[in-house]
Amino acid sequence: MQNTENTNECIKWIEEAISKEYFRLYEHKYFSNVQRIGTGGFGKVYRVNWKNSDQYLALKSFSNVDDVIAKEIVHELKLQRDIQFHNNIIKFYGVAQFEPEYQNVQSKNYLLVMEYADSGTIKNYLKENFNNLTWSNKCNLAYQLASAVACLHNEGIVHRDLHSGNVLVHQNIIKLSDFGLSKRIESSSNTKTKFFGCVPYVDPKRFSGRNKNKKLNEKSDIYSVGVLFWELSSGQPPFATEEYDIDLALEISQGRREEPILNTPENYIKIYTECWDNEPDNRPTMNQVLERLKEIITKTTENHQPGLNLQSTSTDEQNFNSINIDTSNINNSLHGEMSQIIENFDKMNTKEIVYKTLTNEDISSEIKLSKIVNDIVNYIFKITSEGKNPASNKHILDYFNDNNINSQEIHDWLLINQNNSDSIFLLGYFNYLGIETIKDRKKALNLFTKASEQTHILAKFYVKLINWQIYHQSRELSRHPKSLFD
Ligand SMILES: Nc1ncnc2c1ncn2[C@@H]1O[C@H](COP(=O)(O)OP(=O)(O)OP(=O)(O)O)[C@@H](O)[C@H]1O
Repeated sequence: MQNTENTNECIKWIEEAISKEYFRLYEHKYFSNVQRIGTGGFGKVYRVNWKNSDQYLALKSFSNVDDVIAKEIVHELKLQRDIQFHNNIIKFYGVAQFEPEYQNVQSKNYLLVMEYADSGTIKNYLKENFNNLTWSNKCNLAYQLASAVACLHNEGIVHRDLHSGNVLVHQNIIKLSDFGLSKRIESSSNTKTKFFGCVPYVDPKRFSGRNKNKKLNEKSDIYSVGVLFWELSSGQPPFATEEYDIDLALEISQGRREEPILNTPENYIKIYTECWDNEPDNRPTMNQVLERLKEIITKTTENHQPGLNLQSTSTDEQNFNSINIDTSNINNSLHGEMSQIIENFDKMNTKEIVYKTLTNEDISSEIKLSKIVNDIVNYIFKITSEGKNPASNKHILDYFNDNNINSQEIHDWLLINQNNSDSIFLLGYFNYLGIETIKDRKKALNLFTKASEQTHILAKFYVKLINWQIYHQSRELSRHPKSLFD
């Protein structure tokens, strides 16, 4: 959370959701043996035992979110009820409120209570198990992933952040995670960091910042699925030996893709290459992908390769390595509680929370301005990567004109809103080009440096650019000292 006020606001929303029984609140006593297992974009992740059984659950803290995002998370979690029972989608059970790392400390922070995936991310799973996987297994994993994404799409939900760190595996079964949340978190301060952190999975159309309509967003998921299918065939993340940076983003947007792995079935290659087609309209839908995978799997089975069965609708107890654990008690009890919560959902006006947010003038104008700032930065990213002169203000002024953006208003807002790297960068950019202020390269450099310390890629570029300009000017001056007086 960004400050105490936001923290209180966020807590208020969650408490309201609990009091209206949108979520079940689990008391501390339900959990034992808390172990930290990871840290993500919006907090830490813990593994706990349910009561004193052997059953694990995952608890996810969300301490790095502001109140606007928290409210949206509340809304998104309500939407998830329609897909809770898909076997390839991680289940959300409710929230808990305690401090996992310190006993007896009263905590106001909430934790999401979720299904635990024992192999962690698919990236990790492939690292540890790839050599033991047959083609049947890989196709099966691909099918499960496609099935989870198709389920989201059929419910009108777009994941928008599919990569091998968001796809989890439990008992060899795919468990898709972080949908809904990820697209909200994306609007928080570290957008560019996240963006570049998984650049090979991102639809290249998004590099141009033009993915505004829903259809394109669904097609963007399909692009990422294509890359994940390749990853399933190789066992490694794409471009694993290269830095995920602006250069790679540019090469991908110019058509660069990973090479097929030797012995991959032709029809499997065909599916993922169509999925990662540069042109979204040429990509198949997720339902079409499912159909085609089903064909591959059925054919392989007809060719007497035992062990290939479609698992997306099967239960957790079935999996291709036949590892059986008795989860019946805990699952029944949690599912029982879950159906209770769902019953409660249905009695409520689920639209209430989000609409309340949007009618609040202050918040919506804040959202509007931070969205405009985000769009401007995306546009600067686009023109910079297209090689347009970064020291010219022509393109950005045209952009302001074309989009009816009042640059004075943006500048004034930036002066008092320097709480994320995009805003810091943009104020630097205004100073660099002398927009709504006098040109001040020193001030611009300071701001770019500050933003680049928060791993803002574009700011890094401008720091380099200014340093390069200073270097060349000083060389020029030493060669022609007279020019000092020109
Ligand atoms: N339900 C879960 N079961 C088991 N491990 C999990 C679970 N959820 C998360 N993890 C582990 O915790 C790590 C952090 O997860 P988290 O989803 O918070 O972050 P992320 O995916 O890396 O980033 P972001 O929050 O920005 O999507 C993951 O990489 C994974 O190893």
